[in-house]
Amino acid sequence: MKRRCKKSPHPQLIVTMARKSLWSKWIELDELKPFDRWLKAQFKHSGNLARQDKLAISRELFVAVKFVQAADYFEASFSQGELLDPIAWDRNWHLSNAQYIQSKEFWFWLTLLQGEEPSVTNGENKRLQWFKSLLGKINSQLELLALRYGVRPSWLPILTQRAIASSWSDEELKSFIKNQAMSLPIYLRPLVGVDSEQLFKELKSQDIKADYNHGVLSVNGGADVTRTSQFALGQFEVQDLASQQIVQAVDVRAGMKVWDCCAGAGGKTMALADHLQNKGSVTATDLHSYKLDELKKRAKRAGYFNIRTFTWDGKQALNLPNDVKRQNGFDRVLVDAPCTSAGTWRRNPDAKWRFSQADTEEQIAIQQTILANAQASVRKNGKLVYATCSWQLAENEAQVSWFLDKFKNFQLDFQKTLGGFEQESDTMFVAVLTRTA
Ligand SMILES: C[S@@+](CC[C@H](N)C(=O)[O-])C[C@H]1O[C@@H](n2cnc3c(N)ncnc32)[C@H](O)[C@@H]1O
Repeated sequence: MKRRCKKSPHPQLIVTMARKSLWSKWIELDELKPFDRWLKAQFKHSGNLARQDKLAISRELFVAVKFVQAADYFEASFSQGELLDPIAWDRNWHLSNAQYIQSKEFWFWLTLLQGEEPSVTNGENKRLQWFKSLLGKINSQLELLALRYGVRPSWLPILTQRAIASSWSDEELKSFIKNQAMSLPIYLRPLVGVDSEQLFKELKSQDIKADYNHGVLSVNGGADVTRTSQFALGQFEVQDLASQQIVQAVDVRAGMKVWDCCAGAGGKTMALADHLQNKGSVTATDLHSYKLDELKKRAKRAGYFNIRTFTWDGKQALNLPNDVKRQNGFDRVLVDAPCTSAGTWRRNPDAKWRFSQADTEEQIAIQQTILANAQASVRKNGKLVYATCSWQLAENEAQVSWFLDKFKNFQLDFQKTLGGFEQESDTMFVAVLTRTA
């Protein structure tokens, strides 16, 4: 009698099954959670997956998050034999609709939409040829182009506002839209005194795909730079380029007293402290004490002993520390405001499916409250720096106009968006205002 042995599934099958099951679970969630954190929590319970498998799954799932609406749209249009009206279709679309698309077709569209030529069976070949025949139309119609690159057509009016305010041409707006589907490099911020070029060479010698261009150090290809000895030695921090540029706009010098009033876990606080070189001080506040706890750990590790932290909810002026009171306020106040984070969709594509008009309005109100209460702590001739990681006019230039109208003792030095279509980074905004009286 033949003995039947029970075979365990092929490792690739385990990965495919895990990917499918995670994807179904995510799109069926009642309330969308930040995808990276959610995925990390899910992986904790999947003991049979190796680290490499988890990396491969998360890469594929991030592509799915980016292009889910486009895949759903093109499959629906293909099934009906014509491109559906993108505006009308988008109006009725919800992320959970994507659970009804057949898995095989879904992953076919994802391969195609991320710019790769899928190997095709007969049925898929029809889809491929149909899609190719429409490329000209997709590239020339803004609504279709937006959908194809993971930007909802309903956001085009606010994107057009941005394009007008920043004097982008039609081609530049298209380029911004296309970029939304592209991954970004990881940027490194070498600490003051570290030779960036030397650091670059050392990273390169470890087979890390590092790049050094006009003094900017970046890494591609998914290497975990926080595992290098250079990171352990405190030679650099990981920080997006636009964030680094915001810190430069704060223009701190050794000896200044600086308030980072929405400090979070301290990305910018650490950079500000680095510029101060332990001369002067940074007061770092945030609504959430757990974020400040992380900041304290980072400050200790980096050896900055001139950072003090406490919670502040933005609802009243700050009770100034005595040394700051003696000089009638801070030299610099950075309001790195809570916002819709629209400018970070390239790194966190799931955030776009949570984006809403109601959220924008809520953030605008919070930003105004924080600005109104933070301005009181700027000393005469000191600077208030307002920053967001959003490209929306309503959260940026419109807020600056509102502020200047209300607080006549401030003048605008400059305001600009960072990133956009011109730079491979998140898109952020910064405005620098001087207190004149
Ligand atoms: C854009 S994030 C700050 C990021 C941080 N500066 C960095 O560079 O890593 C905005 C921060 O504002 C905080 N926040 C939200 N509402 C607030 C409020 N009403 N008062 C003060 N902080 C608030 C959030 O907890 C969040 O950490």
